[in-house]
Amino acid sequence: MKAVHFGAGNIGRGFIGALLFEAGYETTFLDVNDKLIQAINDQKQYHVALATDEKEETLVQNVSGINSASDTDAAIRAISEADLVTTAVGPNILQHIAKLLAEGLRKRYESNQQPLNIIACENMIGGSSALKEHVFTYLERAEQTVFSELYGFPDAAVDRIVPNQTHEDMLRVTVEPYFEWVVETADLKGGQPPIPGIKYVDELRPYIERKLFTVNTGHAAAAYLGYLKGYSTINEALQVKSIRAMLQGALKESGEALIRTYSFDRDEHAAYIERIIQRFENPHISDDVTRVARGPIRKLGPNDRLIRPAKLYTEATGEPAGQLAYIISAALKYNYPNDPEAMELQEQIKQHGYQKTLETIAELPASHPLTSAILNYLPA
Ligand SMILES: NC(=O)c1ccc[n+]([C@@H]2O[C@H](COP(=O)([O-])OP(=O)(O)OC[C@H]3O[C@@H](n4cnc5c(N)ncnc54)[C@H](O)[C@@H]3O)[C@@H](O)[C@H]2O)c1
Ligand SMILES: O=P(O)(O)OC[C@@H](O)[C@@H](O)[C@H](O)[C@H](O)CO
Repeated sequence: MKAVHFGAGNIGRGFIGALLFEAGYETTFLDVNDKLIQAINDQKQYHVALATDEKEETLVQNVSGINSASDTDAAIRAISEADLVTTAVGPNILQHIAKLLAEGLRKRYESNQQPLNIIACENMIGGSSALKEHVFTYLERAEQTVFSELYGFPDAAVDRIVPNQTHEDMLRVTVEPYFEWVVETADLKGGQPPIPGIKYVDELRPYIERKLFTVNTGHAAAAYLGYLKGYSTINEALQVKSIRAMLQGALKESGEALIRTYSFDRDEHAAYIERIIQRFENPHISDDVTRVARGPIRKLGPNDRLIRPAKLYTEATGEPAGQLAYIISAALKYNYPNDPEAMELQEQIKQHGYQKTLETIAELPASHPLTSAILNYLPA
């Protein structure tokens, strides 16, 4: 079985690549980082180590790489021959891989009419559906009709903390032992890809929202509050009592929103939150606050980890989500100079002020009770 995976970064190598290998796939990584692709083709294997006392290792084999920016023909051919396509490139990059993917599907259709699934493994709601929309903009109407029948874009949720890597061997990845990969069955074509690590579900929404609004909401809280106070890692930030209390308060609010929306069991959700905080505190992982805080404009989007749970809470309880509002105010102050989105955010705030910026990027109108709760924490 052949898999093509876009994005040979942290989650690509450390999670998806490892699970594909264990399931028996031969994986071709497509990436625009030439050094990474060269290293994959030189070594033809890499190690994934667990962040535990025992540091258990898996040797991931049967891998190769293609520079999808410079060798598009080879990338298109690989897609045309694949049994499965996955991505972990970042939500904002999906639009940039769409043309190549469309050309790969077109070439594939010329030579065989076998079904194929394309699974976007990104931290976003409806990632594969969004990728499908981008891909379809490059197809003729007749192609869209045929490809809709043949090619599935099942939405997915992925959870495993993979920090930035600092090993001498650029392919080696250290990952937390926990992982969850959930795929919605509705748009699968030609049966379920035989990957033991995947949990197939009829409806993804509760899973992705529970993950995004607990793991990623909590992570964002630690990152933005930690950055403001000058801490470098998530672990350091969590040792500060006030940050920890804010994070717990924020997860109480997002938890209330989730429990009311999806009827989750209260005790089970409280235990889920505790397990996640323990994952953040894994002593074998050093996770930079700037990795977790990256892309603040995306993270302040209307359906992302801060605004959506805060809105859900406010609507469900009639009270503004005060703790989440404080974390949103911290995210609006994020000014890490090496993060282009942070710089863009600060520029927007400088030009238009906090309220207008919130209206533009978070789609929060001035009249929403959450808006005044957030603005209360910011300079006028
Ligand atoms: N790291 C984690 O803990 C984690 C966990 C769950 C989900 N995710 C999600 O996985 C995705 C990737 O995150 P990551 O941490 O692995 O990031 P990363 O930066 O380590 O990896 C992204 C990779 O995509 C490549 N890339 C960029 N543009 C490309 C293009 N046009 N074509 C092909 N490849 C391209 C980059 O060169 C890089 O190697 C994100 O959506 C993230 O939210 C990450
Ligand atoms: O990848 P992002 O930028 O959406 O979010 C940063 C982290 O919160 C994220 O990568 C987590 O480590 C991951 O989602 C854990 O499953």
